[in-house]
Amino acid sequence: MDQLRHTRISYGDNVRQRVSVWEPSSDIKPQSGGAWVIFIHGGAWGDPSNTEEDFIPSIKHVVASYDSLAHAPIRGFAGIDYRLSPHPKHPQGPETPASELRAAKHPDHINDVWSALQFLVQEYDLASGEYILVGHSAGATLAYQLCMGSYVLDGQVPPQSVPLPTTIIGISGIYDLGGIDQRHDGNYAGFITSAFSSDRSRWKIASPACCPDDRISGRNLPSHNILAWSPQDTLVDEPEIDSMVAKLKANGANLLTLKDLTGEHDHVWQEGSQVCRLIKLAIEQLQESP
Ligand SMILES: Nc1ccccc1C(=O)C[C@H](N)C(=O)O
Repeated sequence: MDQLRHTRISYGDNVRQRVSVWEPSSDIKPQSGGAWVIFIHGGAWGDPSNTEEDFIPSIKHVVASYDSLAHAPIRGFAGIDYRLSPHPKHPQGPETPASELRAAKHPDHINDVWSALQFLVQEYDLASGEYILVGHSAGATLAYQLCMGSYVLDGQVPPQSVPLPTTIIGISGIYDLGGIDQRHDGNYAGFITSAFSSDRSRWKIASPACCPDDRISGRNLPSHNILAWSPQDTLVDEPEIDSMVAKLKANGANLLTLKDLTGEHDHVWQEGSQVCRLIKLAIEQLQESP
């Protein structure tokens, strides 16, 4: 990490509306071009222990995989944090300042991701090159919600200046809110309701795997998609990845599906080497066909 300079910047008034950027330090001259690699953390839209710094173990592995970042086709790394919904295990008292409140309701989370990307376009010229977007769990939901445009923003139009990612890497993602809750005997309804309200028609609209095909058609999808999942994940089951594979295939997406991750749901980002492998794969794909 000593090859990287870390900056944390706010894009809104809430403490969670922030991005972290890790750029090669100025004594390293990275190749011109190269991709930004951007991470959206998970935590079921409400776990305050997940932050944009969940990306750090994976960044460390990526950096260690190159002799020097000067030889890496990477412009930098960024992690996006976003406003969270209430969590039953982390209640907040009436004295909580507004800036620290976790009271977000869909589409606040996805609006924040758009705002964070807009900020990166303005301040870091994200729009001039390629970017790989990595989402874990609820972060993968958010990544694919970008491809759904205004459909998942209650009709609001996303900022025109923000390009869609060249690649989305969805790791252990939640793609069908009603489906995953049903298969867990309604035990996920608590966190889904906290984030999306109790109106199940809103769950469906927010679910990338349930998106009408004319809203997620090929031209709205990234050039490359990598979906990955670990059979040892006890929180997100195999039908979740299968539902998104089916949606992407039905829409002609260029897709690589990997069900060979190992370890528990959160182990994957906590340890980071498997996320690193996926990022390196995405970089190889971009070098072969941008
Ligand atoms: N990603 C998930 C997927 C499915 C079920 C739960 C989660 C969670 O993240 C739980 C979270 N750690 C929590 O404490 O609420």
